[in-house]
Amino acid sequence: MKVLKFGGTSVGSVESILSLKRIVEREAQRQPVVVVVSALGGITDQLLSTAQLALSGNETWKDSFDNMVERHHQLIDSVITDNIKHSELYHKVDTLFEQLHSIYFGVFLIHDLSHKTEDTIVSYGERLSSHIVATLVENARWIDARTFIKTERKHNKHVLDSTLTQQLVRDAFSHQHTITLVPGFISQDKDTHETTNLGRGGSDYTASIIAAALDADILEIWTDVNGFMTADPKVIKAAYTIHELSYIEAMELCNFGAKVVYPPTIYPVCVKNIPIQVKNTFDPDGEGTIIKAKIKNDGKPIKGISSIKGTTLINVAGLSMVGVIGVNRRIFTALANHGISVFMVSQASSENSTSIGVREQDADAAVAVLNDEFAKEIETGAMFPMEAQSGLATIAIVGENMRHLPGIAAKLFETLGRSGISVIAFAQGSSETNISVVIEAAYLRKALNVLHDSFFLSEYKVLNLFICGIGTVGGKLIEQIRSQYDELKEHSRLKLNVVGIASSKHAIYNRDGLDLQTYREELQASELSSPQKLCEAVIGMNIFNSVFVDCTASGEIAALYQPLLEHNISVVAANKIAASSPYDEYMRLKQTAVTRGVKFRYETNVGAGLPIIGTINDLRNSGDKILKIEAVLSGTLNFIFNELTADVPFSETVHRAKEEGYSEPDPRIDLSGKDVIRKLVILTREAGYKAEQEEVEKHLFVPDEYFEGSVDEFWKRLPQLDDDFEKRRRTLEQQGERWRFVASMEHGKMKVGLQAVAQSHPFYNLEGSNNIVLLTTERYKAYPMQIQGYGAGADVTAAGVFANIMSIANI
Ligand SMILES: NC(=O)C1=CN([C@@H]2O[C@H](COP(=O)(O)OP(=O)(O)OC[C@H]3O[C@@H](n4cnc5c(N)ncnc54)[C@H](OP(=O)(O)O)[C@@H]3O)[C@@H](O)[C@H]2O)C=CC1
Ligand SMILES: N[C@@H](CC=O)C(=O)O
Repeated sequence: MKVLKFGGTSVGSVESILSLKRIVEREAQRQPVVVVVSALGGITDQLLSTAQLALSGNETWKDSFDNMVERHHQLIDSVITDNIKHSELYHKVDTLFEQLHSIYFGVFLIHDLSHKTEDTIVSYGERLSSHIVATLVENARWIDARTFIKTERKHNKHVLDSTLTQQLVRDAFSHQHTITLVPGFISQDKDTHETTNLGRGGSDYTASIIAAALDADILEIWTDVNGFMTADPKVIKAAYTIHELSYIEAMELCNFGAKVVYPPTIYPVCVKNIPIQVKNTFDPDGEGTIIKAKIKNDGKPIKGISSIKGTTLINVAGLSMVGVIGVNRRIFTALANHGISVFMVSQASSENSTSIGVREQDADAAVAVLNDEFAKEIETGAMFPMEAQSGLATIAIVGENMRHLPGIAAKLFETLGRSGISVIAFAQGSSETNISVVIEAAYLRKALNVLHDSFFLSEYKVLNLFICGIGTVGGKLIEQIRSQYDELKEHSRLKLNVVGIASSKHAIYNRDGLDLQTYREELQASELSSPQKLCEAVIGMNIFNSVFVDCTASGEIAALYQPLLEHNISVVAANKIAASSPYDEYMRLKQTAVTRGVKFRYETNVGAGLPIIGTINDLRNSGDKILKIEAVLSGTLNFIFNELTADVPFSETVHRAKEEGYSEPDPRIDLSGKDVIRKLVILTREAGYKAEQEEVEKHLFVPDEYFEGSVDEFWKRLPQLDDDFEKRRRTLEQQGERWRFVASMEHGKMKVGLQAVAQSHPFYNLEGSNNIVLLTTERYKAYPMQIQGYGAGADVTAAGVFANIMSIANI
């Protein structure tokens, strides 16, 4: 025989209750079934809130009551078509509602709502729903659970009398019937015969008690989800159904917040080795989750992650605790005597403190109980008054494969640490099937996501990107991400989620990912932003695996790197300002990245997409020493000098460099040599020297006065330089030479300047906007290493930024 339990959503609508009917009647053709039902979804809460309204003398309790009557009537009208059954059912239901009305009226009149009355009120939910289902399902008999589910009073709580209940269940079901309908949740005190209940979610427990007592073949829990998920799908988009769980794993997961099954449900069937199948009423053919003793090994170290939000840690501490036997006994006995459950304990081996985790609602009572218990010790100073820390959350990673597998706790700590999440307390039992950590509740979402990712529970690794700047480089980067999105997801199992985009005036955010087709319109329609607002929003989103990508040329944006890195957000910069800022600031950024376990990458700062910074780092990491650098580092300047002809004047070449996307947003940065100076300083630092921009020796070619005033004035005055350039160009041509703006560094000494190079020079044939870098090192001495190629432009620069992002994904 089978026991099937249907939750509130499975009886709460016409669609679901008809699905229930089909499932039960189909099953009953194969074997006898016992069906346990919950109250209609939401009714238990409404029964209780109506009682509170009545208690407070608020007349609207009647509206709420009428609403419940209406909801039950409507359901009956929709699903019971037989006239006789319809009127019989109305009679039963209305009789129950009359009783309920009288109870509410009593509460309203005398302003009193005892636990006993509340338990009676709340029992009506299942009593009503079970009558509806018993009428709807063909040939079903109805039994009142209170005749066999018996409780007794312990520690001020109603607890099941298992022995008595087991016997009574067997008696009640001694005559087998094909379909028996039982209201879940409700029970009866074995001594006083008062109506009691098994706690919220108790219908699962009712079904489990019956299944165990009757030695059922299986217990089926029908609900509105597809089974146990690897994590809460509302928090983790990548969460998916776990098809098989051991009893221990299921117990660990539901004890720790996975609301699929009421925790006490597992034990009665587990000891009888009866499997539990969790299925979705709205997807009856779906696989669901099976919970049983022996399951297949999927090789994954953990099965799932669950969490409890309202956690309070109470620290019981004092020097008198060291080596004293019985302190913990007193803690737990005192709490137990007051019905307070402790769900986590962590004690340092020094024994001078014990941290206990309780639910937030029990915290005040727990502190009072413990202060009272240890009042004498506190008075003498042997112990400290209890310290409670609230606003916390507990996360548990669960899985039987963790047993005897080294490195799981290390990975847990490393993953949280890298995301800037501090572990406040930690517990692992010797069963090694659950490791629990307490963290600040504000970090819960981030922690769950990052753990889900790093323990390979997610199908994809997710990188969350904030892209700042949507001009030549940023715009192209977004295009590249959009076109590579599916490919990376499918073949590299990497999901690049763009969660924020900013221009100079606006910013938009969406933690589920922005639409990369329509982001410009969305930006335009969004509120005004500022660098400060942007920084607060990015940090405030507190999103896991996040990378801030700077495709601006703004100093204000570069100034955000420090706080971002300090909040464990990696930075990828096309913007050169930070890496060429004063040496101490640059070093601080690099060190912050190292200490926070995140990355600061800026490969495109020199040579756009060319692998120059990475190569220098690789050479140095392998023990080589950079002795000399000779380079052409400006795509714009090289382009200008290659474009310059008798027909194309200097000012025109500058316009063309801008149009091609080679120049800086402000082209004066290129023409003044500033861009090359920044690049040379960056290379010199990467080569291991302490370099500052002021130390660079400069030989420039545009008089300083052209850089004064606004950009518009600069464009207007630029043609004044054309004649002089043409004269110098002709002389150069006659000499068979070309201009190159050369940057060099030898043993830390830096120089930039315009040079006329002859045909024999390696820089002579450098085409278009290309860059070239010659690296003379201890190993590459006679023949320097040469890196050459496009040194500017949207496509290659965006690709270089993309490569930096991929290196952070580390796939
Ligand atoms: N072009 C190239 O070949 C290379 C460029 N780089 C670097 O890439 C960076 C971007 O260059 P490029 O794309 O050509 O420049 P663009 O001028 O085309 O784009 C700059 C973008 O930055 C945005 N922006 C400016 N200030 C802010 C701010 N305070 N907050 C948010 N966004 C801001 C602008 O917004 P709005 O749209 O509102 O104006 C614009 O979208 C520069 O630092 C450059 O040095 C590096 C290597 C090569
Ligand atoms: N303006 C720069 C762009 C790359 O850094 C250049 O011209 O090289």
